[in-house]
Amino acid sequence: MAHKKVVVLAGYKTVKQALVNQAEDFGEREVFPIFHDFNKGNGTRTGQKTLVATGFCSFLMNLWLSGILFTNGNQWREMRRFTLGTLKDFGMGKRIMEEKIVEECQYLIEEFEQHKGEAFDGAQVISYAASNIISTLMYGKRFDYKDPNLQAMISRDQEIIYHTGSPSIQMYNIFPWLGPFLKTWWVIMRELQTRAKHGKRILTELKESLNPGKCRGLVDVFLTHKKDLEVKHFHPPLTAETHRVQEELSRVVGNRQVRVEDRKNLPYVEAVIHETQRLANVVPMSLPHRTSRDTAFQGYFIGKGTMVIPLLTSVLYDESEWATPHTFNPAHFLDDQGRFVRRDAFMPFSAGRRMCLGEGLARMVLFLFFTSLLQRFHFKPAPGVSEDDLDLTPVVGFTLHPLPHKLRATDRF
Ligand code: HEM
Repeated sequence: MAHKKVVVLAGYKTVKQALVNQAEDFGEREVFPIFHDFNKGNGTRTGQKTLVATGFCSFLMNLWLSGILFTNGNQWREMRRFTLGTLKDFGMGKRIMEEKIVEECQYLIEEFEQHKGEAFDGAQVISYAASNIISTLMYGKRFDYKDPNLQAMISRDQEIIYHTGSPSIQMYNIFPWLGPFLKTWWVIMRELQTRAKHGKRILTELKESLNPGKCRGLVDVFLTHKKDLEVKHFHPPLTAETHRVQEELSRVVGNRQVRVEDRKNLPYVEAVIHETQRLANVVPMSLPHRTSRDTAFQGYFIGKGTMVIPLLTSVLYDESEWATPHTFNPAHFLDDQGRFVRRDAFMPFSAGRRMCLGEGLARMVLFLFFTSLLQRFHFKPAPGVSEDDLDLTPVVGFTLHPLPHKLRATDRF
């Protein structure tokens, strides 16, 4: 990239060898200028600041996570350990978290019901619901879907993520002096500023109402310990698959609320969710890594500090791993007895020491949202649109997400 050497890792075996077998060598994060702007330099270039900084001044999840996502060294290690430990205390992957997600499913179902079978765009409300799970974890409170603060927060984040992947920001990452001449850069800076202001306001409110005897969420843990410190979108499965999912749900669960412990008895549902995530390929290039020292890799010498891009697309669509890499095929995750099988090349959360920290939570949310909606509703395209007309071409930003489209949700019962 311009004057910088970049190594692109392609295919399951190569990505796994680097991220898992040589995890230490390939485990640093490359911080692009635009990511540096997200962090406002917090520990990313100098690596020596304490953990209080932008990540925690704004409570918003993205900014918090930017204290992990875009940092290295001690700051990253401490933040990752603190966040993982606290998320576990708050029930990530456990029953308490499940209760919160199930509660959110009910709000989501109510929202879908209000459209009484008329076509509507459900993507935004699913984003609100997913964001509410994070808000509940962060400070023990959800937002009403009509709350303008929630709506503004989500559309701001979506805009930032979208523009971060734009060609002009790629140019900025190569030639940072270009920033002030680029309209997109100004758009991102303005959105980041608004977001930081909004985050500060909420943090102040949380500080003022802090009760050390009653912990509301992760932010309270941070405040009381005085520590220095996106959903998701589905490529809609096809009709036959949807029927089979609904048949399995009816047979195994019936009308009661689906629970995480049902997962093991729902192999087809599991296969469909995994296959959807594989094909959706939400973070196609993962996040950039960097070598932490001089490294020998597959007969090549890679110098310390070289940018490394683990191409997750090439793993999720690897022709030597998947029977039909480019088509939706739940059989990728089923054996000949119809039992669910894990596949090592299923890597949407990446692998190794920088692997997604929120995997457990994200998987729980995907499972409960997906099953609760499919259990309750039949989904059809808007009137006059056939399933074949639905365009699955993704909108390309820093992540991939579906084009806006309307669906009708009609009650199954
Ligand atoms: C379907 C949803 C999600 C997907 C597909 C996803 C995917 C990813 C990927 C590909 C990475 C880069 C890993 C690497 O650099 O090798 C990542 C990093 C990360 N994710 Fe996620 N993620 C999801 C949801 C979440 C959630 C809900 C959280 C928060 C609870 C989260 C927190 C993080 C953090 C903190 C990192 C940075 C880890 C580090 O640098 O040490 N993610 N994620």
